[in-house]
Amino acid sequence: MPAYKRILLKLSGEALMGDDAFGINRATIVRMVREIREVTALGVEVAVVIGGGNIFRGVAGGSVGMDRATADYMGMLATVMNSLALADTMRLEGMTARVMSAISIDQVVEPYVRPKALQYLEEGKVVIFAGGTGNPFFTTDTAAALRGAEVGAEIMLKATKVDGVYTADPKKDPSATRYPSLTFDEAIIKNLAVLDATAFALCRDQKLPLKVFSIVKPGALKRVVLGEDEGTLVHV
Ligand SMILES: Nc1ncnc2c1ncn2[C@@H]1O[C@H](COP(=O)(O)OP(=O)(O)OP(=O)(O)O)[C@@H](O)[C@H]1O
Ligand SMILES: O=c1ccn([C@@H]2O[C@H](COP(=O)(O)O)[C@@H](O)[C@H]2O)c(=O)[nH]1
Repeated sequence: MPAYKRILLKLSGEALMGDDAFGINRATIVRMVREIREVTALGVEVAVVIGGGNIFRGVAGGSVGMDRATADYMGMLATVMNSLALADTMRLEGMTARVMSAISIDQVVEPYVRPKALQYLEEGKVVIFAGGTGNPFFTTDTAAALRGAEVGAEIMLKATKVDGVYTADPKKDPSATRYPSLTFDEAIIKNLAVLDATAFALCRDQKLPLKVFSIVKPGALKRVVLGEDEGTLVHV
């Protein structure tokens, strides 16, 4: 029995690379999609936001002298590419997905219209929100919190390369330990960078709980959805 009726799943763009240096690794995206399919088969309504870190991040452009807003628009376009790849992989795996973008590219993808997104979710279609928030200086974590709150998701699930929230970045500090749970205020005060502060604050203010877990660990998404002990819960 799933613990949630509707979820907002934030998928790491960077994790899409698998063992490659850039872009979308075929086996990795297929594996991610099959994990999502298992959850939809439980009757859970799934909305997805996918990052763009496997292609481009605005901060990288900014650091080499690019105009930051321009670089951020490039990052948002990267999330559109990942969203299209994800929806197409879902199609190949027998699922029905709709991509809705926060930035208009009408020939390629339909625009984000909230009532339409709600309709798709009620029909059991997976909705993939592309283009982040549509604004520079934000991240797809914030887009996920925003869309999660808008569509009334019961929880935001951040599927990333680490298996939870740690006392410090575990990729840089091997002595860091994992929290089983913590509050949004603790995460913000301690500056825990697994999510940006804007996203943490939006989840907190909208009372949208957050679970951080590993996208690399097989079956972790299903265990989270079944309410089993997996990852780190961040709550009000
Ligand atoms: N306190 C912390 N606990 C856990 N991870 C942390 C912490 N601080 C920093 N991190 C880092 O945050 C990363 C996850 O967030 P990040 O936004 O960089 O990636 P993502 O969301 O998975 O990728 P993308 O932006 O491409 O979607 C982890 O891989 C980890 O190295
Ligand atoms: O609302 C948003 C969302 C994203 N961006 C830009 O896109 C890239 C990729 O997103 P990640 O969350 O880092 O995966 C991000 O670095 C920003 O440059 C944005 O500007 N606004």
